[in-house]
Amino acid sequence: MNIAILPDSPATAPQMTDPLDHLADKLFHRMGADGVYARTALYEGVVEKLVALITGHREAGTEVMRFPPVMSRAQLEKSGYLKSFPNLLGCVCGLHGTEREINAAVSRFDAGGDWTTSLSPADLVLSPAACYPVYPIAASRGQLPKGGLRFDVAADCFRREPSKHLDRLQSFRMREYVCIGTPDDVADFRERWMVRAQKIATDLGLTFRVDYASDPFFGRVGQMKAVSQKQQQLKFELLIPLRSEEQPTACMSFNYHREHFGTTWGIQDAHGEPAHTGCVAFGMDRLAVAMFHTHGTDLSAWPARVRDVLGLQPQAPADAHVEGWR
Ligand SMILES: Nc1ncnc2c1ncn2[C@@H]1O[C@H](COP(=O)(O)OP(=O)(O)OP(=O)(O)O)[C@@H](O)[C@H]1O
Ligand SMILES: [Zn+2]
Repeated sequence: MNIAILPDSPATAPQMTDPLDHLADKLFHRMGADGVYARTALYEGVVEKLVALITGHREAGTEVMRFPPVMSRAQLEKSGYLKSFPNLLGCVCGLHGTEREINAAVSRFDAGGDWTTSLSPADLVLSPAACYPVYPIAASRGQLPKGGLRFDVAADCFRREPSKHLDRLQSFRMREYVCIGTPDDVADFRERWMVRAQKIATDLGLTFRVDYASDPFFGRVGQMKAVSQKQQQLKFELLIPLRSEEQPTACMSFNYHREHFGTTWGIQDAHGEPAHTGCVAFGMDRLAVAMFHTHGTDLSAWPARVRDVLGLQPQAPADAHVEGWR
């Protein structure tokens, strides 16, 4: 039989798809903007199990705080965010004028015009990382005790980096353990968490490697900051090859900020020196996507030891007639 092979026309050429795209329909509902998704029960169930797993590894003496998705603009400015990532920041704005001015903006919209020209910035930004609000709170408590302080924080985070890739969201959840103390306190903390995090990833059946990394600093000066950050090994990432081995996805990061936040907020360690800080950040949405990419979207087919680690109900044997098994 002869089969005619036609050259690809734009209409028939295969669409370049991303390796994660096949997960979209099972995990998310589109919400009309790239990188912003409603989550299905299947997806959210796994996020909840991952949250519980990470909680189970919390060190004794760690104080828990949960933050809203917004934080003080003044605090973020003071933290130096605009010097490093101004391009990623989302700022809350509103219609702050008189009744007349606000009505005029709405009327402009009703007439098909642009109401947004009347917006002005509020005193809030969308939190770009979970740990920023914890440093001023720690500072308000005075000099650190011996051994420093440890916190467990989480927030819905926003970064203005729209993408069609399911592992690069604009709105995503970040969980962090934070240490504030002497350089040794922070170094030990980061060491411990780099070991523990790899155990968590192994238990989850994920393929990964840990490598030193840099933050996506903005602009040309930013490139120099990134080189220096790598040279000083201030940031490590746990990378999972979701898309390819060459371009793996950072699902956790282990960060050492040196005395940056200690100096900024006037936090003194037990010796009266500026406190050093570090954090381990878990990208909860990236971890969940990694789980589905690795093990598939049928939870009942996930390896038994992974289901066990996550506390998913054991599978009923095919011939079991035990009521209540799910
Ligand atoms: N756009 C995003 N979508 C989903 N998760 C993210 C995103 N940006 C960061 N994260 C998660 O939050 C964690 C902590 O953030 P961190 O600032 O260390 O990431 P990052 O170095 O900026 O990541 P990347 O280099 O991929 O942009 C990351 O390890 C990742 O798991
Ligand atoms: Zn942090």
